[in-house]
Amino acid sequence: MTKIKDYQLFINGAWRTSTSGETIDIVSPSTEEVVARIQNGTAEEANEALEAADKAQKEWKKLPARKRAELLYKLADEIDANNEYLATLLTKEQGKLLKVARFEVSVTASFIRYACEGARRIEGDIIPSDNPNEQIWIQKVPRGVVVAITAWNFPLALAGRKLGPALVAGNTIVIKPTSETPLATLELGTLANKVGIPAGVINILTGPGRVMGNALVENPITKMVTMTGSTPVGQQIARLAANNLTHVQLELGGKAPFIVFEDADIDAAVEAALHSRFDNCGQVCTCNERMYVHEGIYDVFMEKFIAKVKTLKVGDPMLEETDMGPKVNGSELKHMEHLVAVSIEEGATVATGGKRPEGAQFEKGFWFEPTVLTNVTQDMTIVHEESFGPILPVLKFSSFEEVIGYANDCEYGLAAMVFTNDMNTIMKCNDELEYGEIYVNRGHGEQHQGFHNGYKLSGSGGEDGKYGFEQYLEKKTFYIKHKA
Ligand SMILES: NC(=O)C1=CN([C@@H]2O[C@H](COP(=O)(O)OP(=O)(O)OC[C@H]3O[C@@H](n4cnc5c(N)ncnc54)[C@H](OP(=O)(O)O)[C@@H]3O)[C@@H](O)[C@H]2O)C=CC1
Ligand SMILES: O=C(O)[C@@H](O)[C@@H]1OC[C@H](O)[C@H]1O
Repeated sequence: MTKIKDYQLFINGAWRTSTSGETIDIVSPSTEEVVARIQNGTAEEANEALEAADKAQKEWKKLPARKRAELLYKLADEIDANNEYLATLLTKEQGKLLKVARFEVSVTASFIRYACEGARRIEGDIIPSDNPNEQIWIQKVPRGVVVAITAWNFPLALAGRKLGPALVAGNTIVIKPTSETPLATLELGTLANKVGIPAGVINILTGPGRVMGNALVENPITKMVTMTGSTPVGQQIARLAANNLTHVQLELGGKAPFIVFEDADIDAAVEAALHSRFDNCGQVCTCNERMYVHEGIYDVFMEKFIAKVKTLKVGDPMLEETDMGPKVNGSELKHMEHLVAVSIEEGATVATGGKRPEGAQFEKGFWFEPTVLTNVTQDMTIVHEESFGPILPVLKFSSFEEVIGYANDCEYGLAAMVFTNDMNTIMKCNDELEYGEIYVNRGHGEQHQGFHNGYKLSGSGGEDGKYGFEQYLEKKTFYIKHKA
């Protein structure tokens, strides 16, 4: 029996237990065994961390951005040096394939390095005034203390995606990871101390979002909240942050359409559709949540696609040969079962999957088969409600106008995927799809230099790239009049 590690709160460069005296068990999605315990932090500890971050930020912002970046490059190097350890922890706590966890760890370091590259590009403006002997300077300055609240699907990458730009810009940060998968994120505290990031610049607190998260969001010390998670929680955060008019950046839910036009490269579309739905057990915000296939190629496409889905090997995420691990927890598994039941009631057919896999190795853990639903109509629940799991409803379409109408008939607007070789169709999709991120002739997967931006209920503000970096800066306008 492996020893269960007790994690603590990371405040002002030191580890400590919570005054609540309570802990939260972290359970393996593969075995349902307790793999670690975290502190159930209190609102008072939220305030303590914010005060430490506020104090540290006064000195941190005085460092040249290049010096801040030098420390963060070292942090990125330490993350890479600990890839196997951190990846194994991610697999233990989230159930993602070890090979995907290794990718997540390297992406975390890469997010931070990308932010460091911006250290010498924090540029302002000098503008001539209408008044004689006067200049106008618009400077980019750090906001102060940033609160980062992260989701459970790529917890370490989401933390790196936020702490990188926040700190390079001269802010300090308090990270509140999800209570589902906080372990790899907590390890950042140890690495931060190791590379000499000053105490208070990075703080990591654990505890239920409705207590710890609320306390961090509503505190006037907090000058920005960057949150990745569900739309309802994002809306709650925005409402609470409004009390102090705190700047909020939200990356929320999605229901990405995957559209296969009649002239598409079918084999390429099949491969992309498979990975864009089932990678990470369908737990990616830009996943192929609903697929529209032109009626002219539907039979050929679906024969190839279903055959591929049936080859997916569900099992132990630590094993190289596994294609899909478990859902992250029991309530997510119940949500999968519920969505399939509702879909069947509404008239859909289960073409493959639809239930927990059979076999002794699946008796414990939150397992669900890769599932494809056919005979689906646009009005069905599964076409509108995010599954965030391995369930793919497939619909036929006959015209461009019809499928664009279906795709935009959605309260979300994060990502969309389109397969066609016709430039006219591509340009019309670009014009008419109401999504912040459109992938053409490839599956999902953002790049740091892009802009991960959700329309409608998928978010507000956007992150990544130069526009995401800008979110972590405030502007200060300076009018300077001098003697003639
Ligand atoms: N757009 C994007 O880039 C991404 C979007 N997502 C979305 O995230 C969702 C799945 O992630 P999940 O973690 O379940 O999302 P949740 O919204 O349930 O939780 C996200 C974070 O918010 C915290 N939280 C919960 N309630 C509050 C509150 N009242 N105040 C402050 N913080 C709070 C949670 O803490 P705790 O866990 O302790 O409750 C967690 O850290 C899906 O909808 C998915 O689409 C996921 C990844 C990326
Ligand atoms: O958050 C998500 O689901 C995606 O943005 C995911 O997170 C980090 C990876 O780089 C993205 O694929």
